[in-house]
Amino acid sequence: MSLTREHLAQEIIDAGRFLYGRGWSPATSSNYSTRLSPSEALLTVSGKHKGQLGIDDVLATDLKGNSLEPGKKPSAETLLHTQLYSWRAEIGAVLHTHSVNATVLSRLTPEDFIEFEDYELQKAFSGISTHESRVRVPIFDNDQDIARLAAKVQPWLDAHPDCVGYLIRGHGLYTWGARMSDALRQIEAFEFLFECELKTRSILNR
Ligand SMILES: CSCCC(=O)C(=O)COP(=O)(O)O
Ligand SMILES: [Zn+2]
Repeated sequence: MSLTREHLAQEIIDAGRFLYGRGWSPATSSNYSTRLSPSEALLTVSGKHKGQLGIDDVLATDLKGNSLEPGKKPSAETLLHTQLYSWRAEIGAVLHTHSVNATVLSRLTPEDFIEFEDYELQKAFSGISTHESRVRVPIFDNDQDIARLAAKVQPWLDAHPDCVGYLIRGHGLYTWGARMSDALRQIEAFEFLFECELKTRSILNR
């Protein structure tokens, strides 16, 4: 059964309240979306306070990132959402957050990825059923040109169909799921793992 636009909009509003409340979407940062149809997404309007979203703070776009609602400006990062919906038909929700831990960890890491291994919580990611797995999270350098950034992300996605999320250096996290609840679970898992990684690095001084 497909969800109504009203229900999907409410999922975005609720996600914003939760993510802002956890401190992962401060100062109008972040953007969220759900799939509206095979060829359309419902996405946050640019520049809104994500803890105070209302029913008018979302809009429909096509999968090229064009607004389907004149007068409403879609997120500056719309293309990073729509490329994911085009990439995998089963993706139903995409979340982008700006937590302190994602920002610091991505800045501290000179490599173009981080890898999680032997954490039980890796099983919170879709497709992972054991701690004996490796979750590689690519880190892309930040870029104000979102089309150029999306063009750098696409080859990674194509080469890694099991990718569960990625970081943009000094900027934030993108993750997704079949439903909003799946994307939210992955955000929580990432945040837990980022914190473990930072604590481990500070104890080991690396
Ligand atoms: C103040 S955060 C800068 C823009 C950004 O990175 C972001 O996530 C929010 O952009 P949007 O256009 O979606 O509001
Ligand atoms: Zn952002």
